[in-house]
Amino acid sequence: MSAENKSLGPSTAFEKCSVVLVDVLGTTTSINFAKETLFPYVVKNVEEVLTAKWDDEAVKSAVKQLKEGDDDISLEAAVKLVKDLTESNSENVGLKTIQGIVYEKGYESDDLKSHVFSDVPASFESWAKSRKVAVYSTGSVESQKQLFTKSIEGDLSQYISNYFDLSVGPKSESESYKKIVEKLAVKPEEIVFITDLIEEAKAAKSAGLSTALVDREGNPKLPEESKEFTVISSFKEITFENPSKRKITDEPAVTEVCANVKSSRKRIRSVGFVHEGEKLLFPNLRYASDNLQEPPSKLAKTACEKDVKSEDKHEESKTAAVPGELESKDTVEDEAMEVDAPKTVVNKEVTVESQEQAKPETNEKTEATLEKTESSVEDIVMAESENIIKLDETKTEKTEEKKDLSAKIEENEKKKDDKLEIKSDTKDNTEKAKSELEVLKKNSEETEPETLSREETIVKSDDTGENDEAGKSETSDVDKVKESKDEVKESKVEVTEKHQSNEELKSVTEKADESDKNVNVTDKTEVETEKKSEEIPEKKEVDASETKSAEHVTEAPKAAKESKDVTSDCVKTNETETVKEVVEPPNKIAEAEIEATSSESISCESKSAIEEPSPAKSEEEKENQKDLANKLENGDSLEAKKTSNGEVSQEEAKTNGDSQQPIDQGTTNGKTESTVSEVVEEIKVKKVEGSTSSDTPTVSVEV
Ligand SMILES: CSCCC(=O)C(=O)COP(=O)(O)O
Repeated sequence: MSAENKSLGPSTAFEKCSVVLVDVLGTTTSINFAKETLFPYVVKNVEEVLTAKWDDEAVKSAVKQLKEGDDDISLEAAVKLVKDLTESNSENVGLKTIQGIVYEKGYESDDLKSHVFSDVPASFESWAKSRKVAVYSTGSVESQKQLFTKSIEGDLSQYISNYFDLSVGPKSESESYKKIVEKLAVKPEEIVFITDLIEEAKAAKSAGLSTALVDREGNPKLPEESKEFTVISSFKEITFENPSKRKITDEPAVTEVCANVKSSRKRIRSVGFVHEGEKLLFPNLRYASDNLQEPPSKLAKTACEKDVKSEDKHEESKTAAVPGELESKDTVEDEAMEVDAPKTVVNKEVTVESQEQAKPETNEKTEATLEKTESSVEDIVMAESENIIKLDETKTEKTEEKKDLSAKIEENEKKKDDKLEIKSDTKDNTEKAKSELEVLKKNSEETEPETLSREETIVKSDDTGENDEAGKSETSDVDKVKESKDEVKESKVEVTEKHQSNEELKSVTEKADESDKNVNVTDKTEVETEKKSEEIPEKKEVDASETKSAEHVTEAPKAAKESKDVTSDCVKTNETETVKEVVEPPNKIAEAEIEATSSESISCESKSAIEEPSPAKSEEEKENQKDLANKLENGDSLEAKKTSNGEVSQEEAKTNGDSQQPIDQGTTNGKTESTVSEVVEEIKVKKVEGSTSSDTPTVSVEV
């Protein structure tokens, strides 16, 4: 084999071929195997075999064919003739039959193992999956079967469907190939004939077959004219296009991969390894079937890879089938040629036929299944999308409902707060009005002519002008005492205001609590109520800071109460004013009460003195009066005892023994230690003091 012929293209596609028809010697098997093994085996064993089978009809018929025209040939003559023709490599039909009978002895005794090139088994297996593999040889069909059954690569007969020998004619005649075409019932171009002899290739080509010249190791050099043929050095170079793959390659991912295959094929054509008119496409039903059982992406790659690497198909499935290959075995056997395929092959053909009929339906069903699956997936996706949209809508609705609820809650809270405020104010006003009414009632009940007479007495005393000087001095002293008392009254007012303020806060808190219980106020309202409740001690703390004594804090409301009690005993001279103040805010009401109390304090003291005389204390009271008179005479007034910063020491106040405590105690600089209760108590003392003078109930009268 020349180097020129060895440098062949990477692969050759026979896209339309459904049958691979192969020669034996020089194609599947080494020529040397025949020269060195088979033919010597015949020479050596022909005598024994013919002697043993001389009477067999098959032997008699073959012997007759050894020498035309000589019907009576002896055993010895026949043996010598067989040996001579074998050594001359005669293609005598009788000789090929007798050689086959001798080979049989050798294969059955395992004295013979046929040679096949290493690429033959895989190629046979691969081709047999999608098309027929047939043999056309000079050797008898029986010898062909024995050779492929007893090969060094194992039993390859399983891949072979048809055997043709010289019964169909010489291999160098085109008529022989036409007979094979008829027997295979396929179009001539659907058969690719692979041989090592250019004469055989020309005959096959003349019959319309596709051909390929094979340049094997040990073959004679191919002639120059062999360049007109596809020349291969291995069966691996034979590839087949998968028609159904083109359908799959309609998908983009597949097209890209297979484009490489096509470009490779074009390159082969461009270098002239493939000749026009010799290219045949093989329908690759195996790929079609396999591809439909796998995902498209994977199938595409697999299909293309298999096309390019046809040599790797040895391990693939053995269920091959080729359209148009449904020719029955009987049809082949009608010919004189020995085409007996092994039982396994026959069975395979039957199986192949069934598969051939079933495959289109399977493809359609699979495609339909795929379409259904795709539609199902689309339906699922649509359903999921709809569900997502519905969920979004539901969320939106819930969000809006939440907003509405929040707005309603806020409105309700505002309404509750407003109600609480209104109720608080209403209750405050109501209570105050009640207290004022009580005061008015008491005033109206307790108003007596005596009080008025006393005041009238005072007024008359002033108006008469009697004792002017004494009267003046007395008047100044009285004014001072009045001022002091007024200041004490103002202190009472402050204490009362504080007390009332605390009371108001308490009432507000209580109302808030009641409102909480009745109205089921929200947490926010409860918090506000708690805050209001907490404001009370804070308020007390403020009062305490003003009085600078914890004791004062606890006594302040008490003192205020006592002060108020005193006030309630007083006569209200201006009922109109009091009633008028009822409708005013609480603080003003308190002020009005204190004002009224202050203006009437003298009368109150006078009244107390008149109504509650205390003779037992007359002596002590007289002394107190004297001390007071002395103090007044000495100008030892409280005003004079005030320090530069306006404060009056507690010691001085006690030393004086005067009930008139500084009005600004606890309010100037915080150093005053007297309590409001003490002030009130001393006021009471003054009342007692006032009782000593029944005719002149005021302090001025005492003096
Ligand atoms: C296949 S029988 C043994 C080989 C043989 O005898 C022979 O004549 C093969 O010739 P082929 O035409 O197959 O080259």
